[in-house]
Amino acid sequence: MDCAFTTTHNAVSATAITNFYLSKKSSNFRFFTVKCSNNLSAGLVERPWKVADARLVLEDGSIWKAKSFGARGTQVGEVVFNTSLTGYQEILTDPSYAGQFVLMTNPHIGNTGVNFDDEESVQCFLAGLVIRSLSISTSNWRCKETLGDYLAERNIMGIYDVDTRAITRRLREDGSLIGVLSTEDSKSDEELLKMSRTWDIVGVDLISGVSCKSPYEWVDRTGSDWEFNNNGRSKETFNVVAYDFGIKHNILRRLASYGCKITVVPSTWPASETLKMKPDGVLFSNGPGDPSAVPYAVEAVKELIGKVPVFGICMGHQLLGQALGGKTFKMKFGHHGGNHPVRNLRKGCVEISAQNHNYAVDPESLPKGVEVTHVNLNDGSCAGLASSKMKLMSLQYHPEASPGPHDSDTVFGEFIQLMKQEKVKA
Ligand SMILES: NC(=O)CC[C@H](N)C(=O)O
Repeated sequence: MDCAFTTTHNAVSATAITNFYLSKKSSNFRFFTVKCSNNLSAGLVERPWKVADARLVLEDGSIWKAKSFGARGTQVGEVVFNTSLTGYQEILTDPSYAGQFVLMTNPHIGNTGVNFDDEESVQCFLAGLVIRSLSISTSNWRCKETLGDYLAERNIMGIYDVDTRAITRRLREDGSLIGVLSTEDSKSDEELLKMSRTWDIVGVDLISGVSCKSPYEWVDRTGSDWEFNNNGRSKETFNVVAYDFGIKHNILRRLASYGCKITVVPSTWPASETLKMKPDGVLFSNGPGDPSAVPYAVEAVKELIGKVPVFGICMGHQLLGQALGGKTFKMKFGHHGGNHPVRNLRKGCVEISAQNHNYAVDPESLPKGVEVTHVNLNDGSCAGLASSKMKLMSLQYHPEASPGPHDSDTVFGEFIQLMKQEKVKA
């Protein structure tokens, strides 16, 4: 079995490897693999840390040399770090990452390749991917393609061999930073730095670039392996209108599995049209960017509150907060990952959750009668809202997971129950 040095430190002694490198300085020697039999026979494959061919220039003036994979060119975006251990493909296809570079803190990425089943939308909307180590082989029975080929086909830039831990520490200390990723030697560092300092993500409507253009029906359900609880299920069918602010497919799949008949509508769909469709409930989806940049969406939410049961997820939760008269604010570096502890204040339990957001609702700004139902235990920020009088509920995080833990799946059952109560009253 051939093993790459990066993943088989234990196969040969570190000293032997170091000595081996010190003795090999010839220019045509580019990489080496070792036979696990302790025999240091060298193959001629690419050295993972060979000369950098990409730069990530951050707005704080730091320059990070790296190796390029996927698409080439120059791209600007906001750098955020994601602490998920698995699920890079679902992260790449989460439309909420539009305008952002996702830096994975898990150092080894690409080892399961990509497949046709794990897509969360029809496109990759993110600005690019930043990783420590790109797996040199893929090993998964569902794998159809390598991560590098997948990104190149979708024109998404990626870099590896960059110190993701150092960048993450910087982001935690200084907050999210704008960066420019470039493989173009013709562009000077100063040019890239200027680009990063003149671009902004705050106040930009990113939803209009990711939402569907016309309504469509959704029928797909999740597979049987998702059927681990029946909490809140009902034999009835509920008609749900889902606002697509950049909706993740697993929200739709989970709603369908819970018995919803779903019509997905564009972000600009008028509330009056939604009411004409006589839905049992309305879902406001996740979506990219600044909730204050989409007043048209806040207006639609405002017009629907109180008239029909509503459920907001992530961006949908933030828009609900604003529609109620509350304020949203930009967090220092946000929450991105599959390991965020949340206290469910109603049940008194802790749920480990999947999160992806840079903005949050200020609970102090909300009117009386709106209950904070969930709190993020890492920083005490508001993670969920409800008002039975106004028939609304929302979560700042991702109960549909994909990727992430399934602890909060039962919230879909709570939405079913909210719709059911209204049906009984009618
Ligand atoms: N996942 C989302 O819906 C993200 C919400 C919003 N764009 C934020 O960054 O806070």
